[in-house]
Amino acid sequence: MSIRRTRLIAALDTASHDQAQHWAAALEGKVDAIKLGLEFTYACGLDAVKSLAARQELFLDLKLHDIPNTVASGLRALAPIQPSLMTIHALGGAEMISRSRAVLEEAFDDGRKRPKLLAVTVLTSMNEESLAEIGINTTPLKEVVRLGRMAVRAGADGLVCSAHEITALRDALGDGPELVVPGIRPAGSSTDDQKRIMTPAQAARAGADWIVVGRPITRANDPAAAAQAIQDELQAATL
Ligand SMILES: O=C(O)c1cc(=O)[nH]c(=O)n1[C@@H]1O[C@H](COP(=O)(O)O)[C@@H](O)[C@H]1O
Repeated sequence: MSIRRTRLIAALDTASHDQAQHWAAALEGKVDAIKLGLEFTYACGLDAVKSLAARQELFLDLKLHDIPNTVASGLRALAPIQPSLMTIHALGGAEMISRSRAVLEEAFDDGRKRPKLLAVTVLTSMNEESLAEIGINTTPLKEVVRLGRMAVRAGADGLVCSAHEITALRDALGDGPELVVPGIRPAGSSTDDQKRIMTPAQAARAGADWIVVGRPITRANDPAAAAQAIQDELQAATL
Protein backbone atom coordinates (compact mmCIF):
# COMPACT_ATOMS: atom_id res chain seq x y z
CA MET A 1 0.00 0.00 0.00
CA SER A 2 1.21 3.47 -0.87
CA ILE A 3 2.24 5.87 1.89
CA ARG A 4 2.35 8.96 -0.30
CA ARG A 5 -0.33 11.57 0.28
CA THR A 6 -2.47 11.97 -2.79
CA ARG A 7 -3.38 15.61 -3.31
CA LEU A 8 -6.58 16.89 -4.89
CA ILE A 9 -6.71 19.29 -7.82
CA ALA A 10 -10.07 20.79 -8.81
CA ALA A 11 -10.41 21.43 -12.54
CA LEU A 12 -12.27 24.73 -12.89
CA ASP A 13 -13.49 24.31 -16.44
CA THR A 14 -15.65 27.31 -17.24
CA ALA A 15 -15.66 30.31 -19.59
CA SER A 16 -16.77 32.60 -16.76
CA HIS A 17 -14.27 34.47 -14.60
CA ASP A 18 -16.95 35.05 -11.95
CA GLN A 19 -17.79 31.36 -11.82
CA ALA A 20 -14.13 30.36 -11.51
CA GLN A 21 -13.58 32.92 -8.73
CA HIS A 22 -16.67 31.66 -6.94
CA TRP A 23 -15.50 28.02 -7.13
CA ALA A 24 -11.94 28.94 -6.16
CA ALA A 25 -13.17 30.80 -3.06
CA ALA A 26 -15.55 28.00 -2.08
CA LEU A 27 -12.82 25.39 -2.52
CA GLU A 28 -10.06 27.25 -0.66
CA GLY A 29 -8.74 24.93 2.03
CA LYS A 30 -10.71 22.01 0.56
CA VAL A 31 -8.48 21.29 -2.43
CA ASP A 32 -4.69 21.33 -2.75
CA ALA A 33 -4.62 23.18 -6.07
CA ILE A 34 -6.86 24.46 -8.81
CA LYS A 35 -6.49 23.70 -12.49
CA LEU A 36 -7.24 26.19 -15.24
CA GLY A 37 -7.26 24.93 -18.79
CA LEU A 38 -8.12 25.78 -22.35
CA GLU A 39 -11.70 26.94 -21.80
CA PHE A 40 -10.94 29.40 -19.00
CA THR A 41 -7.69 30.68 -20.50
CA TYR A 42 -9.09 31.27 -23.98
CA ALA A 43 -12.31 32.84 -22.68
CA CYS A 44 -10.94 34.94 -19.83
CA GLY A 45 -7.30 35.57 -20.73
CA LEU A 46 -4.00 35.30 -18.92
CA ASP A 47 -4.64 38.22 -16.55
CA ALA A 48 -7.61 36.32 -15.16
CA VAL A 49 -5.42 33.21 -14.81
CA LYS A 50 -2.84 35.30 -12.98
CA SER A 51 -5.38 36.75 -10.56
CA LEU A 52 -6.61 33.26 -9.58
CA ALA A 53 -3.01 32.01 -9.28
CA ALA A 54 -2.36 34.72 -6.69
CA ARG A 55 -4.71 32.99 -4.23
CA GLN A 56 -4.16 29.28 -4.78
CA GLU A 57 -1.60 26.82 -6.05
CA LEU A 58 -2.15 26.59 -9.81
CA PHE A 59 -1.96 23.79 -12.38
CA LEU A 60 -1.95 25.61 -15.72
CA ASP A 61 -3.09 22.94 -18.15
CA LEU A 62 -2.65 24.21 -21.69
CA LYS A 63 -1.33 20.93 -23.15
CA LEU A 64 1.08 22.51 -25.60
CA HIS A 65 1.85 20.45 -28.71
CA ASP A 66 3.79 21.99 -31.58
CA ILE A 67 7.33 22.13 -32.95
CA PRO A 68 10.00 22.35 -30.23
CA ASN A 69 10.76 26.05 -30.70
CA THR A 70 7.10 27.09 -30.59
CA VAL A 71 6.31 25.07 -27.46
CA ALA A 72 9.44 26.20 -25.64
CA SER A 73 8.74 29.84 -26.54
CA GLY A 74 5.14 29.45 -25.43
CA LEU A 75 6.28 28.16 -22.05
CA ARG A 76 8.73 31.06 -21.73
CA ALA A 77 5.84 33.47 -22.34
CA LEU A 78 3.76 31.72 -19.64
CA ALA A 79 6.55 31.67 -17.05
CA PRO A 80 5.55 34.97 -15.34
CA ILE A 81 2.34 33.28 -14.17
CA GLN A 82 4.47 30.90 -12.06
CA PRO A 83 2.12 27.93 -11.94
CA SER A 84 3.16 24.86 -9.93
CA LEU A 85 2.39 22.47 -12.78
CA MET A 86 2.22 22.90 -16.58
CA THR A 87 1.39 20.45 -19.37
CA ILE A 88 2.74 19.60 -22.81
CA HIS A 89 1.82 16.57 -24.93
CA ALA A 90 4.31 13.68 -24.84
CA LEU A 91 3.43 13.00 -28.48
CA GLY A 92 5.31 16.20 -29.39
CA GLY A 93 8.48 14.16 -28.95
CA ALA A 94 11.73 14.12 -27.00
CA GLU A 95 13.23 17.28 -28.48
CA MET A 96 10.08 19.27 -27.73
CA ILE A 97 10.17 18.04 -24.14
CA SER A 98 13.87 18.66 -23.55
CA ARG A 99 13.70 22.18 -25.03
CA SER A 100 10.67 22.89 -22.82
CA ARG A 101 12.52 21.76 -19.72
CA ALA A 102 15.56 23.85 -20.66
CA VAL A 103 13.45 26.98 -21.13
CA LEU A 104 11.80 26.54 -17.73
CA GLU A 105 15.20 25.96 -16.05
CA GLU A 106 16.42 29.18 -17.64
CA ALA A 107 13.32 31.22 -16.75
CA PHE A 108 13.54 30.13 -13.11
CA ASP A 109 17.30 30.26 -12.56
CA ASP A 110 16.78 33.13 -10.10
CA GLY A 111 15.72 30.90 -7.20
CA ARG A 112 11.95 31.09 -7.73
CA LYS A 113 10.26 27.71 -7.68
CA ARG A 114 10.26 26.25 -11.19
CA PRO A 115 6.91 24.90 -12.44
CA LYS A 116 6.92 21.13 -12.85
CA LEU A 117 6.72 20.07 -16.48
CA LEU A 118 4.15 17.33 -17.03
CA ALA A 119 3.88 15.30 -20.22
CA VAL A 120 0.37 14.15 -21.08
CA THR A 121 0.60 10.52 -22.23
CA VAL A 122 -2.68 9.03 -23.51
CA LEU A 123 -5.73 11.14 -22.73
CA THR A 124 -8.08 9.51 -20.21
CA SER A 125 -10.91 9.97 -22.72
CA MET A 126 -9.24 7.36 -24.99
CA ASN A 127 -9.35 3.57 -24.95
CA GLU A 128 -7.81 0.89 -27.16
CA GLU A 129 -10.41 1.53 -29.85
CA SER A 130 -9.83 5.28 -30.01
CA LEU A 131 -6.06 4.70 -30.09
CA ALA A 132 -6.56 2.39 -33.10
CA GLU A 133 -8.52 5.20 -34.82
CA ILE A 134 -5.37 7.34 -34.78
CA GLY A 135 -3.15 4.46 -35.94
CA ILE A 136 -1.77 3.40 -32.56
CA ASN A 137 -2.43 -0.33 -32.44
CA THR A 138 -1.62 -1.19 -28.87
CA THR A 139 -3.22 -0.94 -25.44
CA PRO A 140 -3.39 2.36 -23.56
CA LEU A 141 -1.27 0.75 -20.83
CA LYS A 142 1.60 -0.12 -23.19
CA GLU A 143 1.40 3.23 -24.95
CA VAL A 144 1.41 5.19 -21.67
CA VAL A 145 4.50 3.33 -20.43
CA ARG A 146 6.27 3.77 -23.78
CA LEU A 147 5.53 7.50 -23.92
CA GLY A 148 6.19 7.92 -20.21
CA ARG A 149 9.70 6.44 -20.46
CA MET A 150 10.55 8.67 -23.41
CA ALA A 151 9.11 11.80 -21.76
CA VAL A 152 10.87 11.35 -18.44
CA ARG A 153 14.16 10.55 -20.18
CA ALA A 154 13.74 13.77 -22.19
CA GLY A 155 13.20 15.91 -19.08
CA ALA A 156 9.55 15.79 -17.99
CA ASP A 157 9.18 16.05 -14.21
CA GLY A 158 6.01 14.05 -14.32
CA LEU A 159 3.28 12.49 -16.38
CA VAL A 160 -0.46 12.80 -16.80
CA CYS A 161 -1.97 9.32 -17.04
CA SER A 162 -5.00 7.39 -15.87
CA ALA A 163 -4.99 5.51 -12.57
CA HIS A 164 -4.88 2.23 -14.52
CA GLU A 165 -1.28 2.89 -15.53
CA ILE A 166 0.21 4.02 -12.22
CA THR A 167 1.56 0.64 -11.10
CA ALA A 168 3.20 -0.07 -14.46
CA LEU A 169 4.72 3.43 -14.56
CA ARG A 170 6.13 3.06 -11.04
CA ASP A 171 7.61 -0.32 -12.03
CA ALA A 172 9.17 1.22 -15.12
CA LEU A 173 10.25 4.60 -13.75
CA GLY A 174 10.31 4.39 -9.96
CA ASP A 175 8.96 6.92 -7.47
CA GLY A 176 10.63 9.97 -9.03
CA PRO A 177 8.15 11.16 -11.66
CA GLU A 178 5.15 13.09 -10.40
CA LEU A 179 2.02 11.21 -11.50
CA VAL A 180 -1.01 13.42 -12.07
CA VAL A 181 -4.20 11.49 -12.61
CA PRO A 182 -7.48 12.72 -14.16
CA GLY A 183 -10.36 10.42 -15.15
CA ILE A 184 -11.40 10.25 -11.51
CA ARG A 185 -14.99 9.46 -10.68
CA PRO A 186 -16.34 8.93 -7.14
CA ALA A 187 -18.46 5.75 -7.06
CA GLY A 188 -21.83 6.27 -8.70
CA SER A 189 -21.01 9.53 -10.54
CA SER A 190 -21.43 9.98 -14.29
CA THR A 191 -18.43 8.98 -16.43
CA ASP A 192 -19.10 11.78 -18.96
CA ASP A 193 -16.50 11.58 -21.76
CA GLN A 194 -13.90 9.78 -19.62
CA LYS A 195 -13.00 6.19 -20.58
CA ARG A 196 -10.17 5.10 -18.28
CA ILE A 197 -11.57 5.96 -14.87
CA MET A 198 -11.05 5.01 -11.25
CA THR A 199 -12.37 6.25 -7.92
CA PRO A 200 -10.34 8.61 -5.72
CA ALA A 201 -9.59 5.76 -3.29
CA GLN A 202 -8.39 3.44 -6.06
CA ALA A 203 -6.10 6.14 -7.48
CA ALA A 204 -4.70 6.90 -4.02
CA ARG A 205 -4.01 3.23 -3.31
CA ALA A 206 -2.30 2.88 -6.70
CA GLY A 207 0.04 5.74 -5.73
CA ALA A 208 -1.14 8.88 -7.54
CA ASP A 209 0.64 12.05 -6.43
CA TRP A 210 -2.27 14.19 -7.54
CA ILE A 211 -5.78 13.44 -8.74
CA VAL A 212 -7.63 15.88 -10.99
CA VAL A 213 -11.38 16.15 -10.51
CA GLY A 214 -13.59 18.50 -12.48
CA ARG A 215 -17.29 17.93 -13.04
CA PRO A 216 -17.90 15.71 -10.00
CA ILE A 217 -16.97 18.80 -7.96
CA THR A 218 -18.12 21.70 -10.14
CA ARG A 219 -21.50 20.16 -11.01
CA ALA A 220 -22.26 19.23 -7.41
CA ASN A 221 -24.92 21.23 -5.58
CA ASP A 222 -22.27 21.95 -2.96
CA PRO A 223 -18.79 21.85 -4.59
CA ALA A 224 -17.01 22.38 -1.25
CA ALA A 225 -18.80 19.39 0.29
CA ALA A 226 -18.04 17.27 -2.80
CA ALA A 227 -14.34 18.18 -2.52
CA GLN A 228 -14.32 17.43 1.20
CA ALA A 229 -15.89 14.01 0.57
CA ILE A 230 -13.12 13.25 -1.94
CA GLN A 231 -10.44 14.37 0.56
CA ASP A 232 -12.00 12.10 3.19
CA GLU A 233 -12.00 9.21 0.73
CA LEU A 234 -8.31 9.85 -0.13
CA GLN A 235 -7.36 9.96 3.51
CA ALA A 236 -9.26 6.79 4.40
CA ALA A 237 -7.69 4.95 1.43
CA THR A 238 -4.13 5.50 2.59
CA LEU A 239 -4.54 5.06 6.37
O1 LIG B 1 -4.19 17.15 -18.53
C1 LIG B 1 -5.26 16.95 -17.94
O2 LIG B 1 -5.51 17.51 -16.89
C2 LIG B 1 -6.16 15.92 -18.49
C3 LIG B 1 -5.56 14.88 -19.16
C4 LIG B 1 -6.32 13.74 -19.49
O3 LIG B 1 -5.80 12.75 -20.02
N1 LIG B 1 -7.63 13.73 -19.16
C5 LIG B 1 -8.26 14.78 -18.54
O4 LIG B 1 -9.45 14.68 -18.26
N2 LIG B 1 -7.54 15.92 -18.26
C6 LIG B 1 -8.20 17.09 -17.67
O5 LIG B 1 -8.75 16.76 -16.40
C7 LIG B 1 -10.02 17.37 -16.22
C8 LIG B 1 -11.02 16.28 -15.95
O6 LIG B 1 -12.28 16.83 -15.77
P1 LIG B 1 -13.55 15.95 -15.34
O7 LIG B 1 -13.69 14.86 -16.37
O8 LIG B 1 -14.66 16.93 -15.37
O9 LIG B 1 -13.23 15.40 -13.97
C9 LIG B 1 -10.32 18.18 -17.46
O10 LIG B 1 -10.01 19.53 -17.18
C10 LIG B 1 -9.36 17.64 -18.52
O11 LIG B 1 -8.90 18.65 -19.38
